[in-house]
Amino acid sequence: MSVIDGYPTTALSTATVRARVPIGMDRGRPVRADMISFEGLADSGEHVAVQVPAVAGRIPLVRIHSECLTGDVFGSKRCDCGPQLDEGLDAVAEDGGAVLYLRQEGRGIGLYNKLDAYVLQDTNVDTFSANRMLGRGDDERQYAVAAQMLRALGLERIRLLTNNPEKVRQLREYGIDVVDVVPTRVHSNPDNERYLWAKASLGGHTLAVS
Ligand SMILES: Nc1nc2c(ncn2[C@@H]2O[C@H](COP(=O)(O)OP(=O)(O)OP(=O)(O)O)[C@@H](O)[C@H]2O)c(=O)[nH]1
Ligand SMILES: [Zn+2]
Repeated sequence: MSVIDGYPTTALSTATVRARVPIGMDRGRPVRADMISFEGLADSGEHVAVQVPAVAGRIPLVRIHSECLTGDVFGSKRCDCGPQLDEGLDAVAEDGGAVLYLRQEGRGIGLYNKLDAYVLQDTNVDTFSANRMLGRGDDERQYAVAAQMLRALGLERIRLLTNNPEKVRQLREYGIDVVDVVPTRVHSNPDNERYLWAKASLGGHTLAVS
């Protein structure tokens, strides 16, 4: 039996769809998509999914995106989250599947702590050391809720869009059949080069950056 963060992976409870709301998604063309909320998730976050109907002959594509207010909403160039979210929505609109939007701001430490970490990073501290200087873990995310959401959506056999091997490992531990891992593109700019370098060199991400 596997254990993640002290909980046996077999003890994962069942979550259900609470509301399924059609949204008019425009990815350069109209795309049928639903925004979905859930009951019974393993933590109290208001995690949501955007689901696009399956495409015949294709295994659904899933992107698990962790909230990043600065990048996703305000277009911050300090990270690669905004372009990754865009890429995920485009890819899922094309192939069918879902984007899970997990409320795990700042790799789980929250927005204010992430902003504190940014202040430290401006004194030449890398993204992971900055978390530790704040008394937090390098990465406090875990993906039990993602597995629950995928089951509730009927997406138990998927392709996963990510460069983060930990997402793949945990989903498989929770019984999701990840048949293929599709890398995201490298969205680099002069402001996020050190961040991407740290993810690849210190965070174990499979990112082709030097
Ligand atoms: N603590 C902290 N969090 C950050 C920082 N920059 C971005 N984040 C958060 O990191 C999360 C995104 O994680 P990433 O490590 O970029 O990517 P990932 O989701 O693990 O991996 P991919 O699936 O390959 O994109 C979001 O929750 C962001 O808010 C930072 O400097 N410090
Ligand atoms: Zn970000």
